[in-house]
Amino acid sequence: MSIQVSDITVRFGGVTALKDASLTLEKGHILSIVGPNGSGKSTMFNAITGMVRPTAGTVSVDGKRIDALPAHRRIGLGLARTFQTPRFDPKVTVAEAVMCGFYPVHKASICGSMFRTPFASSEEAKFRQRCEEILDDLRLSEFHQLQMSELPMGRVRLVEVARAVANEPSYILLDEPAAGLARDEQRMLAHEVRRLADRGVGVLLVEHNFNLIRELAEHVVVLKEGVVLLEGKPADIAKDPAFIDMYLGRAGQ
Ligand SMILES: Nc1ncnc2c1ncn2[C@@H]1O[C@H](COP(=O)(O)OP(=O)(O)OP(=O)(O)O)[C@@H](O)[C@H]1O
Repeated sequence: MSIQVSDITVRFGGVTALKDASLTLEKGHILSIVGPNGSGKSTMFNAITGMVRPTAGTVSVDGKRIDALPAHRRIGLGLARTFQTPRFDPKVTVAEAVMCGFYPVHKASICGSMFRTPFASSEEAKFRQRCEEILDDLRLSEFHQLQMSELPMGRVRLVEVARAVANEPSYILLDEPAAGLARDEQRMLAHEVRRLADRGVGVLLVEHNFNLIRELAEHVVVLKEGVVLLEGKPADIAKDPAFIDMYLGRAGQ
């Protein structure tokens, strides 16, 4: 069971954001994508989640081609993601923001919810209970009644992770989740990401913090100018001269 990206190319006008790029994310594993700004990391996320269409190549989930499916159908197949810049209505509370994560998979009809049928009410009670558990796991319980605008950015990122987790995804794509987090928040996030993988969720992580990558990821894909430059275990990547050169800005010299 895996997400399989095979030889995708994505172009924006004259810019080639990805060129023949491939990766495989197995369920229960953590794969990290690294690369300098503009190397195509977010485009890879967008191609998997359906926000951009590759001009060539294929994307499959558990053996099923998904590259022609719209984004909302991919959520139904068990994909969830976070964004580099979380987007929330500033007026919603933390609990409401997480509750939003349940709705793409909820089974009750709109009429059932409006008229509060027993099925819709018991489903909502289940969501509330699960929401409390998720907030507790991410140590957000004490903030649950605060409006999103009242939270510091580090916590906003954790709420975004909580919302993505609410959907009980099979695969979760985290776009720089640790940016702006204090060290203890990073530790909590790392713990939660590890727990997700231990429960069988496949985690795709875009992250600049290589210490966090070393701690979490089993496999790293290095992108440079839209091309997969290297891939392997974090410890091997960290020693690779091409990787070191790229990060010291000497690549290609
Ligand atoms: N919607 C778009 N329209 C035009 N060009 C785009 C678009 N999205 C991305 N690009 C270009 O594609 C290339 C890859 O961008 P992408 O955002 O995927 O890189 P990234 O590795 O995620 O960068 P960063 O680390 O800065 O987020 C860049 O040259 C970027 O300018």
